[in-house]
Amino acid sequence: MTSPEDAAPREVLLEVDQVTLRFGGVVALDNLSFQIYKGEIIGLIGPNGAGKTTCFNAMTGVYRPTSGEVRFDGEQVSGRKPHRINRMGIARTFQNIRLFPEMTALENVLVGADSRHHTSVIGALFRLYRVKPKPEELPVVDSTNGLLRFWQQVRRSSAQVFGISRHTLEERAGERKALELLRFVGIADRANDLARNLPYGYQRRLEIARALATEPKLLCLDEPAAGFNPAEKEELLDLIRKIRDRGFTVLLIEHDMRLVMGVTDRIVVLEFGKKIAEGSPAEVRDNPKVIAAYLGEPADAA
Ligand SMILES: Nc1ncnc2c1ncn2[C@@H]1O[C@H](COP(=O)(O)OP(=O)(O)OP(=O)(O)O)[C@@H](O)[C@H]1O
Repeated sequence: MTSPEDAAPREVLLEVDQVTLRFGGVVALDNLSFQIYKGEIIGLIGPNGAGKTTCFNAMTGVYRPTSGEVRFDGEQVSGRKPHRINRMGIARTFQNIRLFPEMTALENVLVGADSRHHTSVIGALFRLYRVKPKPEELPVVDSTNGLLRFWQQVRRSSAQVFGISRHTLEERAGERKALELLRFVGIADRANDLARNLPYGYQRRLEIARALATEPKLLCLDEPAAGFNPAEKEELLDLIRKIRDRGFTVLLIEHDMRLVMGVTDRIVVLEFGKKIAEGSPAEVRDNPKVIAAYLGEPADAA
């Protein structure tokens, strides 16, 4: 729709369709329309108060548009509860980090992964559903201590004979996945530390890992580089690219123009709740309206 070089049809993942959102007299979003395509990294930028966070909130169910609608994967999002929207495949991080401070990094990610578990509460309580485990799911026998090794052997044999409950298998798979995600975002060395004790940069990465644990189709990052130094920002850029290369679609709200320009495929620019530009980073950077919005100058002076 915007980049002339895009000849191949792209699959729309999310559509913001003529969304207006008012807070009393304030028009935070004004007849806003844009699309997010599968597999892209799209940036949503604009000066302070432009409506970026409100747009995020309309997409993730925090606010219901006054008019217009948001569609995700062909289904209407507007009006659904945030956890339902999360289940549809939209995950987000927050401008102000929101972790469970008294849980470990691993546990924080497990909370995200939990939303994907399938066993019922009753099944989990009674651990009724026992299934034959695959060889790699059997308890390991690796201790060099004779007594401990014997115990491990007993557990392994019992799992072979009686099977393992589906719930336990899911728990173990969840833990493996959570650890792998911590490794992916680069903080596995602190997996067992309480979230509140992690350095700031780790906490930001942990938020991303937790969002990824819900296996989203769209990951929305709200100013993920806030408070980062240039080296940390550079590392974050690499991480965002890695996330896209894994097949996720990424929406990025960011104040740091350099960061946005360096990582996005396409950018939507808001000012006073309206879309004033949309296109590749180069197109947006050279757009007089964008320059004016950021510099506070009239468009024809840029
Ligand atoms: N809950 C609310 N109640 C009333 N007005 C609000 C509310 N949330 C946002 N606004 C107003 O809506 C407009 C858009 O705000 P929003 O936070 O979405 O902008 P933003 O682009 O995310 O800004 P920033 O970059 O400063 O985070 C602003 O005028 C803001 O004051």
